[in-house]
Amino acid sequence: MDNYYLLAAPLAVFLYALYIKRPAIPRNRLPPIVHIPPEEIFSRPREAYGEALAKYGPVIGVRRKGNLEFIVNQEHARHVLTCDRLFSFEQGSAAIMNLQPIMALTQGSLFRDLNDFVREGIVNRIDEIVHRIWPLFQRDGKEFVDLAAEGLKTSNYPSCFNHFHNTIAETTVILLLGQDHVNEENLLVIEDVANGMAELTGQYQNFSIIGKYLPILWILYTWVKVMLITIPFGFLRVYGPKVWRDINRYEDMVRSGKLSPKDEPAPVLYLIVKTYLPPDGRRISAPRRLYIAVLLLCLIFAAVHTTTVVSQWVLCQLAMRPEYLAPLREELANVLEEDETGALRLTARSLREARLMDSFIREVMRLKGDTISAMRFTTCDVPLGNVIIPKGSFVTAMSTTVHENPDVFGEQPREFNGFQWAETGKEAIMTGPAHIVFGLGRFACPGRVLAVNEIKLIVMCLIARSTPTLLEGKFEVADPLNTVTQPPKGTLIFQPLEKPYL
Ligand code: HEM
Repeated sequence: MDNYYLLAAPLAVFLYALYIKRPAIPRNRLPPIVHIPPEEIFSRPREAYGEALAKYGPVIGVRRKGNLEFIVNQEHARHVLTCDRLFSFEQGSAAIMNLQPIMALTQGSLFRDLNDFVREGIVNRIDEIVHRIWPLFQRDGKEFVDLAAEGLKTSNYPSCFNHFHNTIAETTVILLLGQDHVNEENLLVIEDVANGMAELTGQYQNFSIIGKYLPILWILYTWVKVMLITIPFGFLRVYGPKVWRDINRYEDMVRSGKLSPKDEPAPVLYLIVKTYLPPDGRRISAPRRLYIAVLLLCLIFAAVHTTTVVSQWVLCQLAMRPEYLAPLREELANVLEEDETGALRLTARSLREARLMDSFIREVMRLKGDTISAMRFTTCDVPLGNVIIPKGSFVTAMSTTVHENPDVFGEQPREFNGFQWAETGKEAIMTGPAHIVFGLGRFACPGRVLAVNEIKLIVMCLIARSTPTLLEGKFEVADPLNTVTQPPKGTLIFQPLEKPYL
């Protein structure tokens, strides 16, 4: 063979690979990889993971939906969720929600931007927002109890989930885009988008055989369906032209320099335009406008679905525990305020003062059985206790071990004590090492203030007018692996009060 030099290039690549190869983690330092059969993971995750953690130690590796995930118990949960340098929120969340292509296109800024816009555009204005959205909840609460009364006569009970999914969809459109985007067709598209994004991010994956056992095929299918059909032919077709015109209008407003802060338009879209307006007088570019559409889609998904789901958990628990109704109604009567016409209403202050309701919501969230929710991704080989988790691994905290930790919650950690948080002053929005429903750390859910206020509005508007019960006195957990975005399965029935509070 004359052409020895042809071997030089592959040899050089091989030697370079050897040179940069990381030293391997000794086998005895890797976390134990535990085989849990998929049926166990999908049907009884809390027990299956819980038993494996108890048997093999605080960090285990388990394969699920084609990925190897490292699960940690309460000992390491805080470190994993808060140390973003070692455990990346952005990479973990993008991967678990099948959003890597969007992250790649946005150079990783997606979650930070979402966080900033929610904080600035929603959380900082929560009092004014509650004032603006109250009439919607008042209207829909009344409408729903009237429908429920009709349902009692025919045994055709209206869906509480669907009704308030619409209310939250409408609220979200108003907050993000403004009142003039609200009409029936637009709201239907928001529902579709929220459901489509839920599909895209794997929320229904556990219900599908393909989703469970051929996850790649499922991801491909949902991407094509949502990204090529629902979003372009739904969201972009219906909202696109008007949002485009709104962006132009808002650009002109910002440039005119004539608006005082109090006259600025309230929608979050205005804030986004203000942030991205090029300083050199050009219009916001088309790719940037597309990115704005992505931000809006993510916010719609984050804001609509989960909040409605949690409101249903709260109502189901309340229906199962009627002894909580009297003190909650007494509190409701105390916190109602009168508006300028003398009509009773709930304000941001009323909601803040509704401590028993707040505590009840926190307790429902703690005990609803979340298993795997907040995901992280290791940025290097990370020592954790006696083991080392390799770089590039998914790591998540097992929420049940955190929320039912006997060291924190005593001998009976699963005992429901709905008003305990009112005594300790821990509000439903407060995250902590023993409360990770909204995640933890720098990336903990920025929308939780809005979410808890909306849940209170739904529940308080309903119990002010009716008593919730459950058909056959029970509900079931629809998807035990996903209690965050799947409502409980059960039929809520509402018996109107003779003397409503509102
Ligand atoms: C009860 C309702 C909600 C629950 C249970 C919930 C839960 C969560 C969780 C667990 C995370 C991940 C945090 C982590 O990994 O540490 C998250 C992130 C996020 N949530 Fe929520 N959320 C809710 C409502 C909302 C609402 C109403 C909004 C918007 C107004 C929102 C916006 C977001 C955003 C933008 C992120 C990404 C985090 C970031 O960019 O920093 N969420 N949420």
